[in-house]
Amino acid sequence: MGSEQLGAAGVGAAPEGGPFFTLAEVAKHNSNREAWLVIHGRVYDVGRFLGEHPGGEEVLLEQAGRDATESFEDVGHSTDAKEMLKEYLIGEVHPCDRKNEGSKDPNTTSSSQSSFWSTWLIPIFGALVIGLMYRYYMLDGKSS
Ligand code: HEM
Repeated sequence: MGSEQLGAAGVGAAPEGGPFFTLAEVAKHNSNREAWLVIHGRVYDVGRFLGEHPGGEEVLLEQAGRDATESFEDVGHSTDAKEMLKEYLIGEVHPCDRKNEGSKDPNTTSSSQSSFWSTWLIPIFGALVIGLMYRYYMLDGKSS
């Protein structure tokens, strides 16, 4: 499964824009031999790591075929562990599926920022219009 090639390429083998996998494809690989998981939008084949994982193979198999970002982060893995991830990297989650991942993605910060502005700008603008109309009618009433 191209793992030899990745091994030879070494630690810097992050395939930028590399092979993309849909979440459905990842989900198919949840057996003892081929356990794929998604961490931070990247796809890892941890099949050959199962027996070596200090946290045991069970937890990995539990997450196999799924997005394991939350469980991986919850454990508070060391920087060494995060470095090790690169050895098992096989590709990235297809951009179409990444949107579905939703709220955890840093991309959503910009959209939540824009919704922040729309939720505040609309009432502020409305208040301004009401204020101006009020002034206009009050002055109008006084002058006549
Ligand atoms: C390719 C992915 C992973 C790698 C490379 C990895 C690596 C490691 C390493 C090196 C450790 C030793 C402690 C440390 O250095 O932080 C560890 C511990 C552990 N890992 Fe993972 N891990 C992976 C995925 C996961 C996942 C998905 C879970 C899901 C719950 C998990 C749960 C644990 C647990 C429970 C421990 C034991 C923590 C402890 O004894 O304090 N790991 N892992």
